[in-house]
This record gives sequence, structure tokens and C-alpha cells, in this order.
Amino acid sequence: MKRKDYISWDTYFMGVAKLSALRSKDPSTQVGACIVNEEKRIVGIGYNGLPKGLDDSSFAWEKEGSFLETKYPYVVHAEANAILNSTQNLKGSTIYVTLFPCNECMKLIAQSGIKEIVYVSNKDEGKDFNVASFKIMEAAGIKYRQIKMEEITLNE
Ligand SMILES: Nc1nc(=O)n([C@H]2C[C@H](O)[C@@H](COP(=O)(O)O)O2)cc1CO
Ligand SMILES: [Zn+2]
Repeated sequence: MKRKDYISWDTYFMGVAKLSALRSKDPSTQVGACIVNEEKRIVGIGYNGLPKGLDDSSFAWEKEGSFLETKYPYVVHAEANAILNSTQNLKGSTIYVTLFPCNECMKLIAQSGIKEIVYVSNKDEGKDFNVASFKIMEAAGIKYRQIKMEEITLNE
């Protein structure tokens, strides 16, 4: 008889997104993303980090202070990295992301043909960029759902 406690597709793909987030050097917010095609194959993964060639240790990861001294002008978001790393056309695919996408990433998501967003948290709910993000998503006809992430234990 088959095992009963195997993980669902949602837990599997969000688990990959969460694992990717652990690679992030951002001390306050680690985000992971995993893009899955219509055949349930992973076609892109990413986490928030500095662009290629920039040294993680010589840039400040500050949230506050003068704009140029914060992380904001430099960091590539998890969703953007997952799209850039993708191995195929993303039309009709689903993005699993640990944090709801910002408006800039939402533009990339819509433009790349991703049709569904699955996310865990939305800590920026109500902020202008988050409202803009929902506007883009709804206007573009992208489906979305929030899921609760179960604990996964990795055995040897
Ligand atoms: N969906 C997202 N994907 C991301 O990769 N990020 C990244 C950008 C920053 O490195 C960090 C957010 O900064 P803060 O919430 O600590 O100030 O998470 C942020 C969001 C939120 O929209
Ligand atoms: Zn973003």
C-alpha cells in the first residue's frame, strides 16, 4: 500500500521556494521563488540577492538611511531572479513565492505569461506598491491563492 504522508504538490514547490530563500544574504527578509510549468516541472528558481558581479560583503544590507546606502537600489527580487533563470517559455506557468510579489515583479510576471501566483505571506499588504501589484495582477487575469506552509522535516 502506498505511503499516506507524502507531501502535496503545493508543499513540494513551496518547499523548494523556501529552501532557495535560505540562500539569501538579506538579514531582514529572505524570499524564495519557484516557477512550475503546466506539466508540473520546475523551470526556474530564485531568491533575493545582488546582481552578478556585485560583492555581497561590500554592499550595505540596511533598510534605513540614505537611499544609496540601503539595499533597495541594488537587490534583485526572488521572482525576477526566478524569471531570469528560467529554462523555457513561461506561458501558462505558476510561480510559488514565499512573499507576495511587488509591483515591479508583478509586471515581469504578467509580461512573461505566468498565469498563477501561489504565496504564503503578504507582509506589505495595503502599501501603495502592494495595491498596485494587485491591480496589475487582476487586470492581467492572473489567478492567485495564499497557502499555509506545513513544516517539512528533512531526514538523512
Ligand atoms: N516579493 C518580494 N520579493 C523579494 O525578493 N523581496 C526582497 C527585496 C528585499 O531584499 C527584501 C524586502 O525588503 P524589506 O521588506 O526587508 O524592506 O525582500 C521583496 C518582496 C516584497 O515585495
Ligand atoms: Zn519584487
